[in-house]
Amino acid sequence: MILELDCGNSFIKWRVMPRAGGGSAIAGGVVDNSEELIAALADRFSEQLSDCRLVSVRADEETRLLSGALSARFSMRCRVAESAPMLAGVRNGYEDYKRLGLDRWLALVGAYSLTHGACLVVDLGTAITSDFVDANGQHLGGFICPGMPLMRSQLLTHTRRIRYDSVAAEHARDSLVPGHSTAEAVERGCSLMLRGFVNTQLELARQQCGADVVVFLTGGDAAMAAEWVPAARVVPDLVFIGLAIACPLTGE
Ligand SMILES: Nc1ncnc2c1ncn2[C@@H]1O[C@H](COP(=O)(O)OP(=O)(O)O)[C@@H](O)[C@H]1O
Ligand SMILES: CC(C)(COP(=O)(O)O)[C@@H](O)C(=O)NCCC(=O)O
Ligand SMILES: [K+]
Repeated sequence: MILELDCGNSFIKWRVMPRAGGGSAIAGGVVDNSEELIAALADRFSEQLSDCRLVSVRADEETRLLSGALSARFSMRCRVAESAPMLAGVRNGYEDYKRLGLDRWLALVGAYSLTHGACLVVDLGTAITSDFVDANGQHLGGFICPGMPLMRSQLLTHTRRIRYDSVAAEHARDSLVPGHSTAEAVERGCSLMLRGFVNTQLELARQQCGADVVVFLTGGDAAMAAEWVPAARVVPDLVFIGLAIACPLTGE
């Protein structure tokens, strides 16, 4: 069995796949840190994992420690995805290709592998990122802005009176009419910022890549954005699709 990991700034997404080259996931989850990950895996998979592949946007040292701990605990090989100027028909558009976040790169490669045509990828996690690729696989660049968790926490950190609990936040998200409480005002305000961003990306994508551009949404807050872009494809495992392309194992 193969362990796949997507280590974002907030969470580690993991899944266990039956073998190289496909099938559906046997198990998966979201954890905060490597200790939780090892605990989640140790119960069910302690003898069965042969390989691991992972992508990380965390510090190199943290990524090294994680892959070392996993290889040691489960006696498996661990491959870590690296930057590349070109992969599977996609050409990295950054001035310095190594600077493009690896999660962005792999999601883009994953999206292009599904369409072989122009795409826009919006990844809504700690940060929200967008990336454009044209029909020839040329990455046209992208944008980075704060995601929902960062928008909320900036308001909380830098004001004295913006305070509300998670239950109020949950209720506030039921609608987008002007808020009548702090929770509604903040949650709906941030949602509208997000909606404005996503709609602008869509317009830009049509200008840059043509009307046929396929829009992909991924990341923890993708479902929110899906409401506003009915034509978009919500693909939660887009980074994993790219990861399998970047780190093929024997038999793939
Ligand atoms: N079940 C969930 N667990 C954790 N976060 C979730 C969940 N559903 C939605 N989210 C949202 O997704 C965000 C994290 O998205 P994610 O793509 O995992 O971020 P990152 O890749 O930066 O770690 C959270 O801050 C939260 O807003
Ligand atoms: C933009 C990001 C912080 C997004 O990370 P995430 O929200 O997925 O945790 C990450 O892709 C990153 O660290 N990128 C490097 C900078 C860049 O892409 O230009
Ligand atoms: K992201």
